[in-house]
Amino acid sequence: MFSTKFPLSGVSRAVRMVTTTAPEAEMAPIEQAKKRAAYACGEKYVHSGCRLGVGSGSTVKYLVEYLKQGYQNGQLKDIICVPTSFLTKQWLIESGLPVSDLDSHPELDVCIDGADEVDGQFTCIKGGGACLAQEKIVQTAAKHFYVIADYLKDSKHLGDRYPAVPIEVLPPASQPLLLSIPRAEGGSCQLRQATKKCGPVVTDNGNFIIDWQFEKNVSGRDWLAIQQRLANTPGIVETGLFIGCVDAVFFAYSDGSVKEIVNAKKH
Ligand SMILES: O=C[C@H](O)[C@H](O)[C@H](O)COP(=O)(O)O
Repeated sequence: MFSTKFPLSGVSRAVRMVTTTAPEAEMAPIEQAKKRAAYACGEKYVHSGCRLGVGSGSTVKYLVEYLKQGYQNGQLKDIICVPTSFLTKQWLIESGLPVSDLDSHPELDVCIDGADEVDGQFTCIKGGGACLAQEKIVQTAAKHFYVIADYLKDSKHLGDRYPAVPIEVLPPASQPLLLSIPRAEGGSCQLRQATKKCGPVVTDNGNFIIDWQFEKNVSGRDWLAIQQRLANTPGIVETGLFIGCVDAVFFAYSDGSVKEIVNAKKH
């Protein structure tokens, strides 16, 4: 394991090679990478007694697998799991893990979640699976936030890997917002459509998702200002932009390596 620090556009990052005991299995390289990232992060940051926010998505499924094993073999005792989506809650219940919510545990030690893209400044796009609002609430309740991701999510600038920012909106506001967001911010917007239901995707909170396809190659874009403008817009519940909250990202690569990229600004 080694550690280096270097500045990247004013962001201080420490890169650590990490090892993981994730069991080898016959699976596609991308799945293996998701599993390695999840296990490596769990091994380092989940301990007995931990109050843990559990994110959503296909990478988090491997985290739940890791938690289940640790809980069953007694290595992880007295953990509390607060899910960020309906599906994650089901996975936790099926795994026999202790499930709670923010009513009972309004403060968490750690939140671990996947992402659709993470840029060089630790800014994330999330919500590819329409779970962003509860994810951000749970993340905000946690002292530390760790992202687990495969190599396809590792980018320099947002948009290099994922084409849009998902935005959760109240249904009556969706049609005006489809017009007003591009007018204010450029790009284009689409109401996300369901695949096995007529009509739009409905989130766990009963809302719709607008995918804002922002213009690429805009230099010096101020994502924080964009987030603030969008969050102040009536009808917008939350965006999939996660800014300034990541403690570290665990990126797993196709060659089997895992890197923990630590946000030195948060340490
Ligand atoms: O809405 C979904 C969440 O934000 C996920 O964490 C994100 O889409 C990454 O999911 P996956 O691990 O399946 O790529």
